[in-house]
Amino acid sequence: MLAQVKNGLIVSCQALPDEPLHSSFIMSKLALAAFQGGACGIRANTKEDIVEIKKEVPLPIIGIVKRDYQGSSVFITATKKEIDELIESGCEMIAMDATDRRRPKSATIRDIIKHTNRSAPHVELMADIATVEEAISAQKLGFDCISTTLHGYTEGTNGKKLYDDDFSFLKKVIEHVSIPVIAEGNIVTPDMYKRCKEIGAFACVVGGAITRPKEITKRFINVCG
Ligand SMILES: CC(=O)N[C@H](C=O)[C@@H](O)[C@H](O)[C@H](O)COP(=O)(O)O
Repeated sequence: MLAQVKNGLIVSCQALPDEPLHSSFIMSKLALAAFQGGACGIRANTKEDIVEIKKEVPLPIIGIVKRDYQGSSVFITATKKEIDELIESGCEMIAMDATDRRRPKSATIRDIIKHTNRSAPHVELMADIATVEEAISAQKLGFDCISTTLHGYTEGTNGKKLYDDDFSFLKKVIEHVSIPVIAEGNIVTPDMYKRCKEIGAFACVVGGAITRPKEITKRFINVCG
């Protein structure tokens, strides 16, 4: 998948149960629109959505399963259960939380990677990280690439945005690892997308600014009602 998405735009097509567009059918149509618009890959949540999207577009998919567990704040592909669902979905790449937070069910990131490599050696692995240290650890653990999507969404990075200080976090991550770094999180304008590419992101994932119309509407309303 990495070779296919190099320098391109990956569109994240996700809607959780409490979001207005929650529907595998709708996600497949958003993916079709993204494909027709020139996207080179899709990021999607749940086996059901991925199966529907695969019927509609020929693009490689980064699969995740978001699931909340009691006692852990890790929610993106947290355990082997989610990995097995994603392998069944046929996605080309699996993204998982690779932060230093405790996982549910005493799962460890090492075990999860080993399990995935054994069950589906052809599937590439993306590490969703929030800090530079986590990116360095992810590279050591053997991940194929890094995504910055959790920067700003963990206890230690809460409120930070990827674009702060002209994407200084993205720059630091790129400086500290040699595996591909995919910029993801709060890229909301074409200019921001362009800047991430100038800085050296291997590819970019854009979600809400393309596929969450409620967020897009709010952005207009927040400017002047
Ligand atoms: C933190 C978290 O849960 N991120 C998720 C990861 O899959 C998605 O909800 C985001 O939409 C995706 O990362 C793209 O980001 P943005 O929608 O900001 O362009």
